[in-house]
Amino acid sequence: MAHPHGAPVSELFEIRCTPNSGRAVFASHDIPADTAILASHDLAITVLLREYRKEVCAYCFSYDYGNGLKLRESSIGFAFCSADCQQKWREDAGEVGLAAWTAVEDLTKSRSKEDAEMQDGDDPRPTAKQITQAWEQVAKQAALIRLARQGSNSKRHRKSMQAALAAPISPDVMVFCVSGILFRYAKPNAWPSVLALATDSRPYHNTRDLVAFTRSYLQLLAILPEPLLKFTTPEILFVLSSRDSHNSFGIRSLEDEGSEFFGYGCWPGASYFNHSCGPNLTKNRVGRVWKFTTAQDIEKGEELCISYLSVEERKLSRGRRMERLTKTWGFECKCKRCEGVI
Ligand SMILES: C[S@@+](CC[C@H](N)C(=O)[O-])C[C@H]1O[C@@H](n2cnc3c(N)ncnc32)[C@H](O)[C@@H]1O
Repeated sequence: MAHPHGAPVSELFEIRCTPNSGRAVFASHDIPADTAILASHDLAITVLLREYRKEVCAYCFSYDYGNGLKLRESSIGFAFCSADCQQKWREDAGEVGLAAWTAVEDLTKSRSKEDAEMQDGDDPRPTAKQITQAWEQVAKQAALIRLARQGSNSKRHRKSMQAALAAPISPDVMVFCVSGILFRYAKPNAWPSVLALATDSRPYHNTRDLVAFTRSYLQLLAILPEPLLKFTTPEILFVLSSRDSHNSFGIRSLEDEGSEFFGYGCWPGASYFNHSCGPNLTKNRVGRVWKFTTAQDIEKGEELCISYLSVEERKLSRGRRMERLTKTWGFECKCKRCEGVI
């Protein structure tokens, strides 16, 4: 197997295919407990949920027990724990990023209540055919908006743009899309590391989720700075959802066993560890970095696994664990514990 683009390279482990659970990470040597095996710095896409934006630093995700952060930038709608984080965030975003976040904030700030309309329902995940149809349905309006952005004064083109902007908005979906579009724009050499990740061909939770994406697409076409428009396409937005779906890490509070869910992000280099209900690695987030450490002595050839479930969830019966993994992650767990090997 060719080494996947963006996958980590280490003396301690290698990445290989498994018969039933895609690619996985295997120890190349005996590794003692408490060995730091990987620090993943490559945050590619991130969403800080709107409700946490005043309390969680947009750069390092630090949180002060619900106290608002003092360094707020109302034009972009984010807050920071220090001038250093603010500066680093600004450097990362660049001029185009700043303009993009300002445009998104201008659109969203008076309309945040609409977020509630877009929450999860019980309807099934759209099929591949339904997904294709949904994107095809907005293609004509997208083309008209693009013409309006190119300076057309045609009433029809302008009206298409106004209609998109008047439609309900989904701020968290929009933030996800902008974060991914900016990554694609600013780091073209790292894009293959996103493409290389395990793919979910049905990444939208339900029809409303899919509609939130197609609407956000049209809205972003209407407001994003010109250099981003060629990356604002159904293809790129679908890649972002299809890769994020099976690879994102929750960004949670570090105290209180992570009870607060601030958002999520995609770190491609950290995305090759499979799940086990009895993991032999621990994972810890330190600011924007995920660190992986052996939780026990490991023998050469053993698979290195993290857990996608919380400590509490791991105490559940096999059936209940399977239910959670199938619902959230879309796979039937083949770990040693579920297969009765340990
Ligand atoms: C973050 S990726 C892990 C790397 C992935 N196997 C790959 O080839 O890129 C998560 C996906 O790996 C597979 N996977 C992870 N743990 C698994 C397990 N215990 N049993 C079966 N499949 C698993 C599932 O397809 C899941 O959606």
